Amino acid sequence: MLENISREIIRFNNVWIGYKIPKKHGIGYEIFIAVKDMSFYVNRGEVYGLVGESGSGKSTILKAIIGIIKPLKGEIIVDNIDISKDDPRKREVLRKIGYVSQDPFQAVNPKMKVRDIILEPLRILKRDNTDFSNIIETLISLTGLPNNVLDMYPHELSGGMLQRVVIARALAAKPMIVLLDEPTSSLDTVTQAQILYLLKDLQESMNYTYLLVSHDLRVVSFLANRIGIIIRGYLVEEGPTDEIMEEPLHPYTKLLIDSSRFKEIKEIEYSSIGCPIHPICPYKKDVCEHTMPKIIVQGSRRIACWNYI
Ligand SMILES: Nc1ncnc2c1ncn2[C@@H]1O[C@H](COP(=O)(O)OP(=O)(O)OP(=O)(O)O)[C@@H](O)[C@H]1O
Repeated sequence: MLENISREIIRFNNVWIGYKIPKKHGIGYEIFIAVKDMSFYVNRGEVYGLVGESGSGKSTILKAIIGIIKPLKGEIIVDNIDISKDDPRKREVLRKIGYVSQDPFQAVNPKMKVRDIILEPLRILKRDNTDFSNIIETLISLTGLPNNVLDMYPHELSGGMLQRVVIARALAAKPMIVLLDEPTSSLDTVTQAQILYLLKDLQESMNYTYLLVSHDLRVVSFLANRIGIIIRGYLVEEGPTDEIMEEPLHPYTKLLIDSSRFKEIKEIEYSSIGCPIHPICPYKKDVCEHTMPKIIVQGSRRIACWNYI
């Protein structure tokens, strides 16, 4: 247990996250649950990937980690602090998180030069005007950009170049973890591959910890050593990437793998496939009245019974 505490950078324990939305017909609000009973952890030095279709709750999970949304229930432990609670140490912890979002043009101030964009987190961290020139030049060369980019504005760069700048900024404050929110989805295929290799090289050479979310299983399986699959806010399968890719257990994971390989896709007919965890799963299709999936642990794999779907 003690070993887990020191190795883990992030842990979600049965987290529920909801949004207040206006009622469809009538006055008042209701809560739309976007993330349901979510549990996972990210160890130091690993890449954990969450895959799910649009609207499955991936960005909501990241927003909760950086403290934009508070969960309704559950614990979000970041660097041993429960950031879902009011804790004076929370701000310090959140400063140690790097963030790379989907669209680099939305992520930066268009009026700032690249040098100042990368400088921003360093200034906040150190709270003084130390000369950071060397650090900035090292970061820019790490991300494979020439030095003259530092004096340019975002509109003078391509999407791929600007995403490299955003990555440099995310790494500037020596983060304990970098959150990658669909980091390549706004880029063309060639640039996408270049950025993925850059992220992989940086992770392997500097031992960075990433939490990556994407709808694209190919992107996640390329970078992550462990994968979690989400459907409508539920984590339905989790395990080491190679095991999941070789032997997916949940039908939705099979569907994702087939579609990523451009195989013919057939709608999942859950009632016609026997749940492999039936022998130990109490929620059998015909008799199940539960709305929550039963999670079964099999070695390093976790899989949800799909009778609830
Ligand atoms: N501010 C909000 N208010 C109400 N509902 C929201 C809000 N933000 C997200 N949602 C809803 O929560 C669910 C999860 O959204 P989220 O953005 O986390 O999904 P996602 O998996 O990141 O999707 P995408 O890949 O399209 O970004 C969706 O149904 C979405 O409509």
